[in-house]
Amino acid sequence: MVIGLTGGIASGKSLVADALREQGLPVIDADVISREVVEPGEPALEQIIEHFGPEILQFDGTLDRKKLGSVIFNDTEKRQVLNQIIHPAVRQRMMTKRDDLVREGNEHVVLDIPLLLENNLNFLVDRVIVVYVNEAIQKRRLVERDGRGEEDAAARIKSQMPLKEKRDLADAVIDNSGTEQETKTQVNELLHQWKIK
Ligand SMILES: CC(C)(COP(=O)(O)OP(=O)(O)OC[C@H]1O[C@@H](n2cnc3c(N)ncnc32)[C@H](O)[C@@H]1O)[C@@H](O)C(=O)NCCC(=O)NCCS
Ligand SMILES: Nc1ncnc2c1ncn2[C@@H]1O[C@H](COP(=O)(O)OP(=O)(O)OP(=O)(O)O)[C@@H](O)[C@H]1O
Repeated sequence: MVIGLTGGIASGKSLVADALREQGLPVIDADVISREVVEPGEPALEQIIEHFGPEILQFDGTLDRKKLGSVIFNDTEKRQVLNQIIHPAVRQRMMTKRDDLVREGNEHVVLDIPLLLENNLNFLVDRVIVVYVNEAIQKRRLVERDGRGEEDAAARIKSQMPLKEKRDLADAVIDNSGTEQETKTQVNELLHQWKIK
């Protein structure tokens, strides 16, 4: 079974991904792959320079993620331009990794994709888990984790489908409003219910 793990920014996907790994399931992380595809020499980085200008690089030639983030989370059109450059490369690499893991004999594989529902990627997976928290908790945890302030956090949250809507599209919802242990317990119960563990 291919399980899609999604949620919103700072809703707790990494926590749930760790819980799934602890249960022996391999997890492919779209955020990690989206960093790989913009490394120096990658075609996606060349395209980013074409569209956003060479000032989007740091002195060492790597992508200035802070600068690009402050552009795309405040401008829908520029975000779409970036998405059109990065997402096909990420999708391609995720599918290759998924196929490798299946070929190696893994019965279940998890794809951790923050924008799975925004980008209609349900066809890549058999079931969807949404990690849910309400917007107040989401914003508080994001501000605390990234330290970029309330305004930045609000812009990032607004750039995604509201978690309330994602919840309605899930096969299973993990509520991450409580303690980390409570969340891990829900994950273990779900794996049991789905007869994976
Ligand atoms: C703009 C970038 C350089 C900012 O980098 P930064 O290190 O600050 O953030 P990071 O990549 O760790 O992403 C953190 C979270 O932001 C959210 N996010 C990232 N990109 C987007 C996007 N295009 N639209 C909506 N939310 C996004 C996701 O929830 C993600 O988990 C980076 O987010 C990026 O390259 N985004 C485009 C690729 C993308 O869509 N990634 C997300 C899933 S593939
Ligand atoms: N149950 C919890 N109780 C308290 N803090 C939590 C809980 N779950 C997650 N956090 C904290 O909230 C922040 C966001 O969690 P996490 O990084 O797992 O979210 P994410 O969905 O993976 O985020 P992103 O989409 O940005 O990668 C982290 O700082 C994490 O330590």
